[in-house]
Amino acid sequence: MEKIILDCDPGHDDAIAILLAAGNPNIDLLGITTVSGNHNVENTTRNALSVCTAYGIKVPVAKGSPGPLLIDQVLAIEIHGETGLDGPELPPASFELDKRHAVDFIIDTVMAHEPKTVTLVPVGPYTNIALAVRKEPRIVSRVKRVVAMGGSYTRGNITPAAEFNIYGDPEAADVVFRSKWDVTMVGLDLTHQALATTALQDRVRAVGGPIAKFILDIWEFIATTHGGLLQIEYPAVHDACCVAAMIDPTVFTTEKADIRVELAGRWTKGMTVCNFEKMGGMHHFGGTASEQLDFRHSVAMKLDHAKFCDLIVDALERLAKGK
Ligand SMILES: Nc1ccc([C@@H]2N[C@H](CO)[C@@H](O)[C@H]2O)cc1
Ligand SMILES: [Ca+2]
Repeated sequence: MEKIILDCDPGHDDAIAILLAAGNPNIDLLGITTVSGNHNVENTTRNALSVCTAYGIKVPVAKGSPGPLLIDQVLAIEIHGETGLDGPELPPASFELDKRHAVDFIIDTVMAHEPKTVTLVPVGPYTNIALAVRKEPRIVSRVKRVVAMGGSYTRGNITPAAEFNIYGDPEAADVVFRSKWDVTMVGLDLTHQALATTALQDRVRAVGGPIAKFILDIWEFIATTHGGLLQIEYPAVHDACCVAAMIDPTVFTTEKADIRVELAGRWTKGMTVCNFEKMGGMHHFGGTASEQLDFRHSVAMKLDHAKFCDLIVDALERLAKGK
């Protein structure tokens, strides 16, 4: 069993990450923490409770930061709609929020478990994670690892250089990547391979029932609004890739890299600058000598799409049966 805390901003693809985390028996979902990103934290928190209710699950949900550490808030309402999860019918919450702030929930949970047993899975801007590190630095050595949706080693999706989760709080991302824990960066280069193809949607439809309809309504909304905006053929199921890797580490390949977040570039702020250990001749920045390069982090590269789809259908089948 992999113990995880899912920090998210539901968000259409965040809802599929929750499906995988709740539906797969190899995942022990210790809790869901929410952050602003796809929408404000009121909406992402309400959406997290609605998604859990729609799936028939009850896990601790703790509300987090209403905005980034430093910059003005950036939301993705044009993508996710006025509720932050337009499309599916959102049931009223069937349970109350955890009383703690997300940051305290993360710290308490990590410190209450044996060292190196809890993995943090941030799939929205990393504000809560950065605040938790600053409030309780001991979590950096105690956490097993961080598997984070964000960044890219090629191009962005909110600016040509920056991916949304990083761009939404670059300073928080800088804290996360500079902390001395092991981060697996699951960026757009990987998640744009994780497409909800017609074949996958047909398999979901074949399962039937209200949860399958919830998922199909999610993809229908994204395909109709998103397609026009991003010219991608099918909805990209970004966040679930992180949970999939916790279930089956072979679901994607990785390469070691030194990862730095651009904070000062006029055109590149929020870019994740990836310096791959194996890519020859890249072991320095800007012509100067190497500056304490640290290849501790991993970058997700190639997705096994068939395995990814099987995990989604399996989780749906289990939740559809009431697990
Ligand atoms: N265009 C766009 C698509 C997805 C997202 C959200 N941010 C990440 C992808 O950039 C995912 O976590 C997803 O929830 C933001 C903007
Ligand atoms: Ca997200």
